[in-house]
Amino acid sequence: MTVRERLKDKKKVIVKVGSSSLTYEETGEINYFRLERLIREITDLKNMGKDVILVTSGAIAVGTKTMNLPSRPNCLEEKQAVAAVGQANLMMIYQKIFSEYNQNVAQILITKNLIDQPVRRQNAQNTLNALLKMGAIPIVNENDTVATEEIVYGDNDTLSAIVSKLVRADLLILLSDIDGLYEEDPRKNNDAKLITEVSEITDDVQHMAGGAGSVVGTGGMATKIAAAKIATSNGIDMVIANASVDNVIEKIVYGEQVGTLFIAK
Ligand SMILES: Nc1ncnc2c1ncn2[C@@H]1O[C@H](COP(=O)(O)OP(=O)(O)O)[C@@H](O)[C@H]1O
Ligand SMILES: N[C@@H](CCC(=O)OP(=O)(O)O)C(=O)O
Repeated sequence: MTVRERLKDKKKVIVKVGSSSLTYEETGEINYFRLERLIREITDLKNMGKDVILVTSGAIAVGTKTMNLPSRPNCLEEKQAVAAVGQANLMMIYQKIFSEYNQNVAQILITKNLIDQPVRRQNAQNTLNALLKMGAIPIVNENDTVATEEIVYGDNDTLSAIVSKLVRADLLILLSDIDGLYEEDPRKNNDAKLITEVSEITDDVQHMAGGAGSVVGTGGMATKIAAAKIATSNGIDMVIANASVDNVIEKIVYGEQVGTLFIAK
């Protein structure tokens, strides 16, 4: 069995979607085509008998539009404020569309540092496991009101790896606006080549990863590599793929060669 083929047997799957995949780069408005396809694919994973958790960014991007601001705010408290508006909006949209597919969703707002706090960690773990047992789809984001560190570094990628570790997931999928890890940021070098498989996160791999590529994205490839380190060292395979590829999630869980696969240790 090839490493890709073993992705067919994954039972607990975490899907993380970045702000750049949920909004149009030109206007900052919500990309409903993308969102609807994502929701349909996640529902299908559940229908296949898998447990799924969605980690979503986009609160700041959506809140910026809702409040009619010309651009993403620079100051921290304004970012937190628009995140609070955008988070409510995002959940309303997720709930509406998921309900069309008869799915119940739950909002989970957590912070990365919960990993160092045994009681909070246990509570988060219990809640997530109970939701999966009930058949609901947990939708996770950072609690931007209390966790300023995350907004500054924009690190929902690491958060999704922490969630994967927390629930002992089998597979983490990071959906972005890029096909995967390239030898160099393709926005800077058109000729950069896509890497399809990474079995060891060496210094060379880390040096390939640059920052965010769009105005709404934060963290770029660097935080995705940080996520891959957490996931793979905890026995979780991770794939970075482009959210704009048709049926991208289905392709990944059927073992097709899409994106970059980081192989679990
Ligand atoms: N080596 C690399 N390979 C691919 N993308 C890279 C690389 N280095 C930097 N990037 C940038 O990372 C971006 C994706 O990260 P980010 O903007 O944070 O998106 P998201 O909102 O999906 O988290 C890409 O658009 C790309 O410009
Ligand atoms: N909690 C923030 C997360 C920001 C963030 O990590 O963004 P991204 O790089 O698009 O995953 C939000 O929802 O806007």
